Amino acid sequence: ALLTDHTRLTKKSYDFIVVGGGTAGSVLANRLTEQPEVNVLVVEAGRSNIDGPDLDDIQVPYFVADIPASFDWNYTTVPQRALQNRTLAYPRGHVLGGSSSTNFMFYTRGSSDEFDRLARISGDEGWSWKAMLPYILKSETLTPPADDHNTTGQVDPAVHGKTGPVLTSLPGNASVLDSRVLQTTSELSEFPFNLDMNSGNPLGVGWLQSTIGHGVRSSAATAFLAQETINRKNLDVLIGTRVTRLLQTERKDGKPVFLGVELAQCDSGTKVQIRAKKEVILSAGSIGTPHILMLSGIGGEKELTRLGITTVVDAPDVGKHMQDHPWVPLQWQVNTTNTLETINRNPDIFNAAMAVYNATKQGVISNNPGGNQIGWFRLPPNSSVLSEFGDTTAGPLSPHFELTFGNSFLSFTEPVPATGNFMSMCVALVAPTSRGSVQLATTSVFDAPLIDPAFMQTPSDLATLTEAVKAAHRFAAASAWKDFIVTPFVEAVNTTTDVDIHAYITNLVTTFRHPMGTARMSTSEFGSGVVNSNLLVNGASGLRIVDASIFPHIFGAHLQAPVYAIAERASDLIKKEHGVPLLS
Ligand SMILES: Cc1cc2nc3c(=O)[nH]c(=O)nc-3n(C[C@H](O)[C@H](O)[C@H](O)COP(=O)(O)OP(=O)(O)OC[C@H]3O[C@@H](n4cnc5c(N)ncnc54)[C@H](O)[C@@H]3O)c2cc1C
Repeated sequence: ALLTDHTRLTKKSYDFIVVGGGTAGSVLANRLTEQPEVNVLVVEAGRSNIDGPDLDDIQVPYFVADIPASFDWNYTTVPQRALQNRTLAYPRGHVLGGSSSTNFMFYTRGSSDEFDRLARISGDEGWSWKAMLPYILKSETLTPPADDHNTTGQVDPAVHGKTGPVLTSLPGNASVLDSRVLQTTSELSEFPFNLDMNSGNPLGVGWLQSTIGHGVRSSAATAFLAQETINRKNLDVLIGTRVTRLLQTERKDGKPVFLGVELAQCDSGTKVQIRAKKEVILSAGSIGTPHILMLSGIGGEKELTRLGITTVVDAPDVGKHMQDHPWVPLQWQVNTTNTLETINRNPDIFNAAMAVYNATKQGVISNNPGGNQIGWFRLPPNSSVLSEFGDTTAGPLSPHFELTFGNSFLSFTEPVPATGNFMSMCVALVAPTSRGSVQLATTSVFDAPLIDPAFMQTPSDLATLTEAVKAAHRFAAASAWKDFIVTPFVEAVNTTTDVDIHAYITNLVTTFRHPMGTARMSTSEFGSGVVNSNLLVNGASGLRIVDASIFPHIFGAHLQAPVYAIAERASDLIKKEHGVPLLS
C-alpha cells in the first residue's frame, strides 16, 4: 500500500526496511516482494509520483530542464574553491523514484572496462561486465521511438532488454542537427559513429537513448512501483517521511546490529521506531546515505565527535571521496529558426505542440530536449595530458570526456538570450580525479549536510576538460556546420587559448548531477571502504547499502543505468543470503 502516515503501517516489523524509494530502492522493493512470503517497508522522504496537479512536470519529457522545487531536495554546494568560490545548485529527486523521476533521462550504461575494474578491485567477478549484463538487460525494455520511425542503423537491439520494467527509446522527433552531427562523424575521424553506446563500448557519437516509453518518462517509480506492485499485500511504501537515524538493536559477534530505523515527518514531529527482521537497506542516494550513516554513529570518529555523536562504527570513508561530473556549455548562434527557442518563446507554437502531445504523445514535447545524439571520447594516445597525468579512465574503452549536441541554448549557469536561435554542446569531464565530500552541518536529518563536489581541484581535471573544450570546437569547425553556425555565443567566443578556456571553465562549470562514492566499496585499490563486495556495511550487522554511493570510481556514464544494474544484482544477493527463492 502507499501510505502517508506511519499509523497506517500494516505491520509492527518488516523483513526488510528499504530507506529511500529512489532509483535503487524502487528496484529492491519490487524484486524482494516478488515472493509473497517476504514483506518490505519502503520509507521515502519525498512525495508521490502519481498524486498532484503538477505531475506533467516529471512525466512530460520536454519539461525535464525545469523540474519544480517540490520534487527536489533543493541542495546547494559549499563554495567551490576552484570555481571562484561559486556555490552550485545541487538537485536530487525528492519523490518516489528519486532522481530517476527528475533526471534528464539519458540512458547510458558505461563501458565494459568500468564494470570489469569494479570486479577486479573488489575481487568479486559478479561485478564484471559479463556477469552484470544479464542484470542490465533485466531492468530494461527498448521500445519504439515516439514517432515510430525505423531505427535500423541507430541502435543495436541485440544489446537491449526485451522484458524489463524501465522503458528506453531513441529520439522520436527529428532535429535540424541530426544530419549535421552524423555528417561530422564521417568527416572527422576523431569523432566516429557508434551504432550503440550501450554495447560495452561507448566510444564515438551515437543516437541518444532515453528512459522514455510511449512518449512519457519511465522512472524507477513508474517501472518498479507501478500500481500492481504497490498493491502487493507484502509491500508498504511510506512517503513524506524521513528516516532520521538507524537504530542499533543489539550486539552480535562483537558487532553492532542495525535492525531498526527511526522515522519522523518533520524536525519537531513524533519520532517512531520500526524494526526489521532480516535487514535494513540504505538506498537514500549519495547525499542521503552518508547523511543517515553519520547521524547513526557510522562514520569517521573525528567528524562525529565534532558534533557530539557517539561513534558506533568508525568508518572514515563515510561521506568522503565523492565524485561527480563537471561540465561546461558551449553555444553557437545558428541561421535557422528551427530550434527549441522558437517553441519556448512563442506561446501559440508551444500550445500547438502541447496539443499534439496531449492527443498523440508525439512531437517535440515527447522528446528529450537534451538532444538527439551524444558522444564519448578519449584523449588521443599522444596527448600531453596523458603523458603528464596518466590515464584516469578504467581502460581503452572508457572515455575521458563527453559531448552532447542540443538544438537550443543549454546552460545552467547563464540566462537564455531573449533573441536568436542556438545549438549547444555540453562538454563534460567523465573520468575526473577531484574528490569531494558530504559532511554533517548539524545533528538533524532535516538540515542539509555540507555538500562539496570539489570540482576541478586537480590539475589533471583542468587539463582534460580544457582538451575537451578544444575538441568541441573542432567538432563545430567541421564543414557540416559551415552554412549553419553564424557565430559562437558571446561568452564562448574567448575560448581559444588555454588561459581563456581555464577562465571559462572556472566561470561556468556546474554539475551533471552524478554524485557517487560517499559510502564506497572496500577494494584492493583503496583499502577498507564502507561496504564489502556484497554491499554489507563493514563492522556492522543487518545493514546494507544499495545506491550510487557504493561506487569506488565514477562511471563514464550518466549514472542511472549503473544504479539500476547494481540494484538488480543486489536484490539477488539479498534473496540468496536469506534463502528467498530467485524467480527464474
Ligand atoms: C536533475 C538530475 C539529472 C540527472 N540526469 C541524469 C540522466 O540524464 N541520466 C542518468 O543516467 N542519470 C542522471 N542523473 C543521475 C541519476 O539520476 C542518479 O545517479 C541516480 O538516479 C541515483 O540513484 P540512487 O538510487 O543512488 O539515488 P536516488 O534516486 O536519488 O534515490 C534516493 C532516494 O532516497 C530518498 N531519501 C534520501 N534521504 C532520505 C531519508 N532520510 N529518509 C527517507 N528517504 C530518503 C530520496 O528522496 C530519494 O528518493 C541525474 C540526476 C539529477 C538529480
